[in-house]
Amino acid sequence: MNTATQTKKYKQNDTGKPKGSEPGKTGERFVYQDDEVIEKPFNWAQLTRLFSYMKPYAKQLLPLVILMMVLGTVTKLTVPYLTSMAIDKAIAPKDGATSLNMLYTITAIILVLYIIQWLASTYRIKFTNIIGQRVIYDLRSDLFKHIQKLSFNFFDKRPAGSVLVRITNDVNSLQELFTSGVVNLMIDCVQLLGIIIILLVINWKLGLAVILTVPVMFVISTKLRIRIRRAWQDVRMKNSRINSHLNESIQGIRVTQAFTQEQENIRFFDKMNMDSKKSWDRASMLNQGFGPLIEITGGVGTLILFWFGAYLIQDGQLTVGLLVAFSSYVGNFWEPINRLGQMYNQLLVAMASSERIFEFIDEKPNIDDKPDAVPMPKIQGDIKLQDVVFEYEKGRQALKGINLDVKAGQTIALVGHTGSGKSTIINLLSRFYDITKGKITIDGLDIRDVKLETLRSQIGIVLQDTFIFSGTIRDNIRFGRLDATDEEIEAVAKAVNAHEFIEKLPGGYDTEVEERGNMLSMGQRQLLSFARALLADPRILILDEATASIDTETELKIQEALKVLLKGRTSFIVAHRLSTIRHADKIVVLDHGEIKEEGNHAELMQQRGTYYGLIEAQFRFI
Ligand SMILES: Nc1ncnc2c1ncn2[C@@H]1O[C@H](COP(=O)(O)OP(=O)(O)OP(=O)(O)O)[C@@H](O)[C@H]1O
Repeated sequence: MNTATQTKKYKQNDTGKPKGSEPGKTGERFVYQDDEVIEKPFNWAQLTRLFSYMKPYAKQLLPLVILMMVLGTVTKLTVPYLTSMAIDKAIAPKDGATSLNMLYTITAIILVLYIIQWLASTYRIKFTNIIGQRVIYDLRSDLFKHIQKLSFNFFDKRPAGSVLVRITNDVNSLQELFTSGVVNLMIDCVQLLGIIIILLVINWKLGLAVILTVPVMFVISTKLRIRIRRAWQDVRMKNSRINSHLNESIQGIRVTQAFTQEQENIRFFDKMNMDSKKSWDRASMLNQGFGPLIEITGGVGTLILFWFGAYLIQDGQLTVGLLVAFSSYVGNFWEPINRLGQMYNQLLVAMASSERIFEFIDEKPNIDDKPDAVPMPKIQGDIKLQDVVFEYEKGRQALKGINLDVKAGQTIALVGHTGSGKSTIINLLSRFYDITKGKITIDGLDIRDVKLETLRSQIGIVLQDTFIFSGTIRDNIRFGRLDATDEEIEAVAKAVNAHEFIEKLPGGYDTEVEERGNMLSMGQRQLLSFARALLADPRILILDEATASIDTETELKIQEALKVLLKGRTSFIVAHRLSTIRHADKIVVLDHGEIKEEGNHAELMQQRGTYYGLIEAQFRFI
């Protein structure tokens, strides 16, 4: 139905066709472009919005995190200074008299400080994890709740995979930022500031010499890291492409084997696999080459320290103990600088992910309640379509002025060639789309003036592609009405002739059906969906009848089930089976979005028009 809009989003080659659309060139088929953007420039407004998710937890937990962070940093930065005291005052004092007592005391203090540091860090990690996990939970659930409400036309424009990626990959990629990134950023800033002050206080000349190398180190380390990280991201992207292809291949394995396309599939997979291997090789080469280089850049700072430090000791401006402390501080110096570089990268990635997440969250369902919408009273079932025009895309009318008058309790069969507008009418009745022009009323009320939920909850839909969820047979029927009792479930199953086959299943009603009900036949799936619809007991029933050819016995069962299902409610059936059409109160023949003929079976047969032709064709086919 919507391939036209979808392909636009796929990668285009020079000819303007989606890549891989030419025979033999399947290299890059099905690449949904917007998910490839890995990082985005900094955007404060977006970052603020992202961090607003921390707000509910910040009040209770953030002060604790900050306390632990300050405690950890202060203890960490005190240790080198105590070490210098141990060297200069206890081990090798100027007067030459070693003081073991002092050494023991300092060692004991250092030990206590280490314990405090360990405790502070353990609790800090614990608290930040709690914040991070809650934020991710909220974000994921906000996104899911919102997506549930979005209208059909939103899903028309996007492949399901792309929606999936946002809820899984994009949210996950923010996880690290919230669990460790933000707090590490604060720790690193505090630590850096502390070290700079200490270095300048101990010896400002040496301090300045070391600090001056910082910007150089920062730039080198950040740039190199960006290249390495991008290479790894490329690996991840290629792998996720493999995953989505695998998903598609496994789901489509029956079609693949039926069309003997296994070799083509293997060839396509091989190419993806090779791509992934190559990008892994490249990333690991960069890692090996640049990793040590980053270490070396840190070493340069240490060299300056010892070279200049030794000179200052000779000159009497520095003690050995202070040089040792200095070197320890400098060691602690590179660590946060390196991490800040990483953090910056992480933020750019978070920008891209959060932009995609917010794009979804900001998407307004274009079918929504009017501010003054009223609840739909219990539906009697009189339905009127008045000059209904509808366009999925501007300028392309799928329905061109439909007028239809349906009385409560009638069964209306919609027939017509493929693409004539049958499903479109069905979609409009439940307000999955809003009409472009005209009016649809139920019991005299315009469906745009009533609360959507109160409308849809009274309309039952059985789609052609009967969707069976993973779970038990019972769960699947219960989907029609969640508070139904087991007895009610059995009763509806019996009413639609499904009870018999369910009983024969290994676990009866508790049999687990695999995803999408693969273990059930088409007819069984349809009976199950009838039971589900009957349980919901809707006032209006919409049925997109399956075209699958089924054996006469099942056909008979389905017909009997239909009689039960249709009784006492207004029903619309996109009909394919002759038996269903024959019993309908009104048959509406559609042609290119217009009503061509209208009447019951006998009337239309007499007219000898399109309907007559369709029936004749079916008989000829049989
Ligand atoms: N989501 C969509 N976006 C854009 N155009 C659509 C969409 N769904 C249907 N159309 C177009 O609207 C027209 C009517 O389609 P509709 O699905 O109502 O036909 P149908 O009679 O139900 O066909 P079928 O018997 O094959 O299911 C077609 O031209 C189709 O291409």
